[in-house]
Amino acid sequence: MSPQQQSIARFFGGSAANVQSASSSPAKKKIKSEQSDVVIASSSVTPPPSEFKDDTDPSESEELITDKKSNKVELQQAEELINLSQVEQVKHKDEVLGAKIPYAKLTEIFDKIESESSRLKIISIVSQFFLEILQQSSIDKLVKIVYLFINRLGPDYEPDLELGLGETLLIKAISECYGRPPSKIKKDYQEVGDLGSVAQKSRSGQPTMFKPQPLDIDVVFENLTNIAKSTGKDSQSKKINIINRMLTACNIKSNEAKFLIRSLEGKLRIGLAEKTVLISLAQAFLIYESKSSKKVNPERLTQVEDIIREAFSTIPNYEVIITKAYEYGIDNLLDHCQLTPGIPLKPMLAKPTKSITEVLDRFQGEEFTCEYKYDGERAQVHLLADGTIRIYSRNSEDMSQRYPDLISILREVLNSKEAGVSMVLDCEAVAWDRTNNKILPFQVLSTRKRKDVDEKDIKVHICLFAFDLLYYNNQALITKSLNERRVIMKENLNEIEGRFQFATARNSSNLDELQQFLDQSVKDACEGLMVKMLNGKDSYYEPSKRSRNWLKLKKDYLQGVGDSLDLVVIGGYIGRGKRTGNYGGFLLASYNQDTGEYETTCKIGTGFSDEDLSTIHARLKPTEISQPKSYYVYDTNNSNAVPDVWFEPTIIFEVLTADLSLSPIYKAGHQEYGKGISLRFPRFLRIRDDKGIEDATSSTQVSEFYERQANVG
Ligand SMILES: Nc1ncnc2c1ncn2[C@@H]1O[C@H](COP(=O)(O)OP(=O)(O)OP(=O)(O)O)[C@@H](O)[C@H]1O
Ligand SMILES: [Mg+2]
Ligand SMILES: [Mg+2]
Repeated sequence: MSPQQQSIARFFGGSAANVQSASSSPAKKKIKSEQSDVVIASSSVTPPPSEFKDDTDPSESEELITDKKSNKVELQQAEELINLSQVEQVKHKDEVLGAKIPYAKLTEIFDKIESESSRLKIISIVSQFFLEILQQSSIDKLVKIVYLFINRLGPDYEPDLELGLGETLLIKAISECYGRPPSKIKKDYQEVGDLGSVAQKSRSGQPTMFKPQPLDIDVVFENLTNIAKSTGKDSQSKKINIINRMLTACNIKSNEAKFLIRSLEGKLRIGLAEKTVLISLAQAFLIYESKSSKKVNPERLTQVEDIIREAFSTIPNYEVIITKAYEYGIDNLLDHCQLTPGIPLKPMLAKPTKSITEVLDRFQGEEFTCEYKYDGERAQVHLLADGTIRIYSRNSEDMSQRYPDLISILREVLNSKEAGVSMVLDCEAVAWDRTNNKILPFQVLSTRKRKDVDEKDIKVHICLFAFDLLYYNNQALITKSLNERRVIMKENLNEIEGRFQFATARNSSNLDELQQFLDQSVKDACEGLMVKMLNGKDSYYEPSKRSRNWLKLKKDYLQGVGDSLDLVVIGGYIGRGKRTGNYGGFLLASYNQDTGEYETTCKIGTGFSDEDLSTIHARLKPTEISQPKSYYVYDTNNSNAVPDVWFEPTIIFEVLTADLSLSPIYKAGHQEYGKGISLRFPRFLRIRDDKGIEDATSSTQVSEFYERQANVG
């Protein structure tokens, strides 16, 4: 065994023999059972269950228990590891690839983060951990670890890779595995408020017949993936079976059971958001490349963060980003993360504005253009060189199955194109009245089926309004001016009335003309205007960015704060009178992108039709939970801000507000202002199914609305 291997073995708490066997025997094998494919770590010799043996095996505790003393030792070992690996990185790269990383190591990091409140310290803990994995060249493991940190199993655009199992199933699994009745588990859950901790406690009271092989990162990742992908009629028991095996393998002295259950629920709740993971990744790469952890140049760090963020918004796939950064170095990363048809990029977003004068102030002296702001669903269209067409949502979900009619329209548009042309188009799909040749409101579009759509059954037709071309014929266009992109789009594509049209646009900086164009857009069933920088660098397409170079001017909201807000429904109030049998009101929250918490911002009971209320009731009822999530931030002392029932965070309401005010009982932005920011006279507009929960209006955006209002008023 090389010194490198020994050092890694020591650092990860494994014995030298473990690493040796990991590299000389297959890392894992699939154990077939009748019901499932459960992956567990293998060893060539399985110890016979000759006697009762509980998990307090001293050698194991030595391996995995952390206390202050061993933390210190660990740090020293980490330093040694860093020194060693710098010297031997290349030489021993292949030898260490097979080394296992115990899952307990990861959950130990989760624990540290959970008890840490400083963001800087959290970043330092996470980046240090990433660095250690990088040092071993375990790139595939780093990818898995990053996904485990953000509670995903692959990129957003790949379907069926989401976890989020319900309470009932998990209670059943914990109960079966640890032999405790479900009623006891439920009771504990009500007391503790966290199923993970309940599982952990149940695990601790459970001696096992023999010591199972410890869980490692690969095994956990593969099992979680199998769970996420399992569908069909046996899937329930399959999932429980896999969970059982993993729970049984959890080490009694670590917190594996706790975090495993939380991962299965789809939320780690350790106060770590994806943004922090990206920053930590940048920091890890920077230190890795500079080969010194002593001094990090802050300017260089910002630069590296920007590079990683930009790469990720163009190719939102951690496997690609991490592999390329490792292979080619950070400074060459962007050259290897070019926009690719077939991989949806994160769409550019706009900032809200409250008036035409505000727009004119912003774009003073610059050339800008106004486009109709269509009220439908964002559609990013990809044409691949082999002729495949894919349509992605604002949220990078593949909507191709949902819009077979759009695919047909696009085939018509692309009919005359020579084979091999590839492109990426940014568009809005809008409901269209074919009899009267006009746009229909969003409400009509939202009545379309979302699943199993058969083209011949479609009643609500679509017209696709294209407003940007991001890629054409093997070339990314995002670093060309909007003006140029538009010219290329119009030169190469032809409109088909009522099916495929270019967004109506006008280039003018005259206040009266703009007012007139705004009014006209509303008459033509649009929401208002999008105002965009037209020339120069500021008009480049900025993936994922909510940019000042795109402003939205929404006619209806000019009286309010300039835009609607999209808030997560976390609680409900029992309906009375006419609303008996439904919920009569809801508690809403914004998303804090730094901490991953949901912060309450208002109670809402206005704007709902009876039909809305019953639809919402049907959707929310099954998501009721007996306890608020630990990542809900609300005022526990004020009964006005505590709902009758709590929900899993699953639905977003788009709401309107007269204005925003500081409130003693709500929590949005509370860290910044001491008090939270609350919506006054909130009014329900619609459910937003095209936004994921983490795409809700962020607490920072709520603060921005509040600040702008304070500045104007
Ligand atoms: N001409 C256009 N240019 C760009 N976007 C347009 C245009 N017409 C309609 N849109 C739509 O407007 C959206 C931006 O405004 P809107 O308030 O509807 O967005 P949202 O999804 O509620 O919030 P967010 O600003 O977070 O995207 C775009 O994502 C796009 O779907
Ligand atoms: Mg919209
Ligand atoms: Mg909006």
